[in-house]
Amino acid sequence: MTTKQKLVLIGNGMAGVRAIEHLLKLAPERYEITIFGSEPHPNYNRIMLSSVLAGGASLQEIIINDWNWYSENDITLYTGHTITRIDTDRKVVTSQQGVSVPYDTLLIATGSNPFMLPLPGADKEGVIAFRDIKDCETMIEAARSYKKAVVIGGGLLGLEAARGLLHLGMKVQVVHINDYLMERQLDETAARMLQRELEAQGMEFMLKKSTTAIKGKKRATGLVFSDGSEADGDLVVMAVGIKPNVDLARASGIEINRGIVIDDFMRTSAPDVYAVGECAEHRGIAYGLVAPLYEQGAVLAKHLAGVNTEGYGGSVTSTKLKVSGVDVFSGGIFNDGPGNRSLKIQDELGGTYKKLVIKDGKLIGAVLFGDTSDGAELFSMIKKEESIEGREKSLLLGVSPDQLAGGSGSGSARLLAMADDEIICGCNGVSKGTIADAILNKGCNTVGAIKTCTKASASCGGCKPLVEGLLQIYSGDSIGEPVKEGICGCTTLSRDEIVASISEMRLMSVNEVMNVLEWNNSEGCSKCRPALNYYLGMLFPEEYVDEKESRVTNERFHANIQKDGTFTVVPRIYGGITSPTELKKIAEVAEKYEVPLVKFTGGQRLDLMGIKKEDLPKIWSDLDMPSGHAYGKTLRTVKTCVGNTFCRFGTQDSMGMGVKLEKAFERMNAPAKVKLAVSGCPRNCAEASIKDVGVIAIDGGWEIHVGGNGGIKVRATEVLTVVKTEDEVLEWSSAYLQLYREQAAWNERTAHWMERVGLDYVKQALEKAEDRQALVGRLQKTLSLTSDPWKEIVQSDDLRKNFEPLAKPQPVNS
Ligand SMILES: Cc1cc2nc3c(=O)[nH]c(=O)nc-3n(C[C@H](O)[C@H](O)[C@H](O)COP(=O)(O)OP(=O)(O)OC[C@H]3O[C@@H](n4cnc5c(N)ncnc54)[C@H](O)[C@@H]3O)c2cc1C
Ligand SMILES: NC(=O)c1ccc[n+]([C@@H]2O[C@H](COP(=O)([O-])OP(=O)(O)OC[C@H]3O[C@@H](n4cnc5c(N)ncnc54)[C@H](O)[C@@H]3O)[C@@H](O)[C@H]2O)c1
Ligand code: SF4
Ligand code: FES
Repeated sequence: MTTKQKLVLIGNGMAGVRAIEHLLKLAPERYEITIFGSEPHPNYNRIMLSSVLAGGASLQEIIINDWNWYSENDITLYTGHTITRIDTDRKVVTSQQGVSVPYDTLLIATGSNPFMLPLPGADKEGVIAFRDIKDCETMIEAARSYKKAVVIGGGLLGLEAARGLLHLGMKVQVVHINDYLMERQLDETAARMLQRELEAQGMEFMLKKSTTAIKGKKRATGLVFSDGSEADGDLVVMAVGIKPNVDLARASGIEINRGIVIDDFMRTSAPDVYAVGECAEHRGIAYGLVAPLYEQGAVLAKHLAGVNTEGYGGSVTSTKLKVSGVDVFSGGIFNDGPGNRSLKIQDELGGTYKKLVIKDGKLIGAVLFGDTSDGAELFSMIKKEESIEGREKSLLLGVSPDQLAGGSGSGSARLLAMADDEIICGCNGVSKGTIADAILNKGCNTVGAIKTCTKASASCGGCKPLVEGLLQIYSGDSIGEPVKEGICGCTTLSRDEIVASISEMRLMSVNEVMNVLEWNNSEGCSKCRPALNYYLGMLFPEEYVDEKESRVTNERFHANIQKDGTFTVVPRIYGGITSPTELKKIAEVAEKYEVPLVKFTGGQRLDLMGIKKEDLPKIWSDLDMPSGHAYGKTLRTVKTCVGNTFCRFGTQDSMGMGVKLEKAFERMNAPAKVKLAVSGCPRNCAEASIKDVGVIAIDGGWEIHVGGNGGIKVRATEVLTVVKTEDEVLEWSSAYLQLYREQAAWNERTAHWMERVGLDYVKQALEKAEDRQALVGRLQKTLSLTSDPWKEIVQSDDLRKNFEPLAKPQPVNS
């Protein structure tokens, strides 16, 4: 047995522990790990302290790795232990509390210390920084007894602290030395817009003020400035920058500049001693944001695991202020300088501003205010140093989502157009491709699941809208959890309350529902809009006009979107029974449009895959077949076995029954997709017992099975009833499906709905013939109002426009 090497980490913070997490994945058995941390907590998300202060998260919620994580990974953890000595000759570290531990490899990740202005009175009670849980608790406590706070520093930290204190009910003044805010991240125009927005939220500003003293006896009561003016405050928060925490390394003889000097593999000047995070200085830069620190950690982990790596080459950074109601983004070099050219666009009325800084045809920086949806895309261009010549103007103006997305009204088309390797989550370095893979191949269908699987959105949360956007695009028809209680954060009403209100008040549009039922967010979100659109259509099939912009991507394009942004075409083949003529037609279309892949689906249909969006209408026109609705929350397929027509075991005509069912329910939309199957005898070759409705022939009749599912969680059907004739099969399955349409929550498959309401409830609801007839009548009415989407698109110039390729951007000087 090989003995493990001893690895000691000093600093139980974000950068060091992230490096350990990586290392554990790459070489779980290589090191015996010991971690020392001055703070008494397990590793937590320092970034989220701003959210804790602003009431958006609890302290418990910001723990990244709880106590169990350390024991599960055999890590010895010393919390509340500050290392005061590193003996680099004997290779031993010693804590202030007297614990000495030898190391083979030492990792220093001691972070930064807040810069405390050396002002007279800085040692008074009530003068604090904002760096850790203790500071956060101190502020929360102070807000209980005191009413006025002054924050020194109008940078990211100062503004986030001020926003939190406002939330806690304090009157807050921000004192800033410069004449506009966040000058390290913003240009003056954006900073002025930001100031106005924050003033509207109740923050007060004192600009161009240099503090000379802190007033008060034992406790601070305010500030005195160099011009003789003063500000009152019983709590003084200093947020004027940070300095790398290097005292320990310096005392140990390790080379220091501003930070601990490291090379591309995070090696310090001492043998086997590495440094990572804010305490380190790489090529002259000590970073103060997590994204570069996590990049360092990833390289270091590879190096320590013996995995080949090119080394860390430095990072371009971007920032986003985490203040609710304010969208600010800044990336790269944002100030005008020699050789730089900047393009700006400002909408005073709409409160938006965009500035692009260009050098040698490349985008080198950007500032966004009011609408930061382009941030990830622009930042990716900055990092890749790609030429944007000829595209400047379109980048500045942004491409209209409608132009791109067929009236989506969202940024989904732009997200779709992003390359797979573009970074969506800056903090955690997670690319679009990784997130798409998690959604498409790893069953992640909520933001929470994506967070667990990829870490995207696990830090500052700034990328959450983009992650939601990708979820919306790639989950196609399976987005999110079934919508039950409260639907989403936009309302506290339950699904049943919403449906009842819509019905009683005869609300007729998504916006009307959101207005009348007092949605918290007037725009709604990707969860509630499609749900409301469905409920309205279900309740008022005749009056309600479907809102395309409230539908998920697949339903807007009437095709299934694939990982690479192409689509699929699945013509309807009733009961899975086709003919040589139909097959020839499909083959000809596949050849004509050079369809990369033709595949049989699990539901016995032919899938033409890899279709460009602009070819979809032409293909459907050439095919001249009904849509198979393989993309929507609709009836998908009715799978059949050959039945008694050919099979010696068959007792009934399963193919004929399947065709009848498919013709009866085609174009039926529902809370979630619906799949049927018909088997000609209990041998059940069509696998009817894992379908939403499964019909299985028996001697002299049919068993109707319901609530099955063959997906992630397999569920066998339950027998609803046994009938004799094909007409009865149609009646019972129609009544059952309409009951489900009317009562299930949006996104709830029949299997989940059945689990919730129970078979007895369903049996009871369908027991009486008149109840069944009423349900059948309502379903038939709805179905009589539907038409084939592709027939409509092929015939309408307007609708076809949605599928046209993107307009070419205009060159700037044209
Ligand atoms: C309120 C707030 C909000 C922020 N928001 C963002 C944001 O939105 N986006 C962003 O990118 N960044 C943000 N940051 C910055 C980000 O939190 C830091 O860049 C990051 O935490 C640095 O990680 P680190 O591991 O280098 O240092 P830290 O997370 O500070 O960890 C260092 C740890 O080492 C411990 N330590 C120090 N000396 C010793 C010793 N001698 N012995 C034992 N332990 C020791 C410290 O107690 C500390 O726990 C924010 C910071 C704050 C304070
Ligand atoms: N959203 C985010 O990304 C975020 C949020 C909080 C903190 N952070 C990070 O935490 C670290 C600390 O943040 P920060 O805002 O303290 O640092 P900072 O350096 O970004 O900003 C400090 C600000 O204080 C001002 N200042 C300096 N001396 C002053 C004085 N005497 N009086 C008044 N103002 C003065 C400066 O002009 C500057 O704008 C940074 O690395 C920052 O990137 C990031
Ligand atoms: S289910 Fe029965 S009838 Fe249908 S193919 Fe299988 S054995 Fe034949
Ligand atoms: S960008 Fe910060 S968590 Fe994704």
